[in-house]
Amino acid sequence: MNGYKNGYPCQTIKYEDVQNTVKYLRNRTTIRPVLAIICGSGLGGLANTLEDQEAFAYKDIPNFLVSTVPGHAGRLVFGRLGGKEVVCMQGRFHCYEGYPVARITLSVRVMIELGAKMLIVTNASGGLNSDYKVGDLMVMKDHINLPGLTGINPLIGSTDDRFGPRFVPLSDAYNKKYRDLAKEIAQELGMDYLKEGIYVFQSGPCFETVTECCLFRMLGADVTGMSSVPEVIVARQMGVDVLGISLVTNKCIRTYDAVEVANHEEVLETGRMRAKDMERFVAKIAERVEFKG
Ligand SMILES: O=P(O)(O)O[C@@H]1C[C@H](O)[C@@H](CO)O1
Ligand code: HPA
Repeated sequence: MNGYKNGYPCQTIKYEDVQNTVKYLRNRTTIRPVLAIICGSGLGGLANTLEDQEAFAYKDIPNFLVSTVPGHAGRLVFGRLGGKEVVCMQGRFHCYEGYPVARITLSVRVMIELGAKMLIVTNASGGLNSDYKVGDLMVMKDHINLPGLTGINPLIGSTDDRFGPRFVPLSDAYNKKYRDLAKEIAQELGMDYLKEGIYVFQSGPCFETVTECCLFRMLGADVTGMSSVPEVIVARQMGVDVLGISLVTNKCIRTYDAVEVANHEEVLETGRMRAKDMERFVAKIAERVEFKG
């Protein structure tokens, strides 16, 4: 089913398309990833740290979209991190780029069909919790899917059992074992700026109004962002465990007479500032995670 549903762009992802993309990539790389990583705004430097890199521009990969956002390089990078074979999206796709939500998650399905047993999503976010500072990292404990509540969900459309069930539980969306591991590693690395909290997903591309920020905070969210949740939903449908790490790149404006405003440059700048810490952190996580079977 392609076209519009409830006024939103809608596209059903074909299992065969995913398999064709998997085949294309398998024929061109010897890396067999067990871990998939998605780099958020300004956090793509992580992909450059992989050993034995083999990279593909999104524009050359069948069925992939192209990245249109500064800070999202648009490359799928295979390699080794922390002794494990991994695949890394150096840049992601967002709903606000005009892509149907199911379409922006095709790459997640591909990475899982390639063999990934765990997904690490990283993202940039605006801090709502007044205890959070710019440069803090937050392990995602849960999310609020605002667009999902009004019909923007990557699982809307006809279903294919080969991807997993239609009715996906999300009460365990963010794996407790991985959250605990991340906190343990942060402590070992002396990262006293690691928090754990709730991410609220809004479609973007506008930054929030003051009243929206107040509403999100009332709902219990600690940070707000424009991505990750569709990717997490698809990974959970396919039975893959998720760890989410959000970098607080700016503080959300919560007073009506503030002179400063949010902007993408600041987001990228904070990403650059925390790049090395983030790389060290994710590499340690990659080294220490264990997979069954
Ligand atoms: O891809 P992420 O979620 O890290 O990017 C955030 C949300 C918007 O794309 C952008 C706003 O500056 O950064
Ligand atoms: N709001 C939404 N998304 C974001 C923000 C923000 O303040 N910062 C980075 N991504």
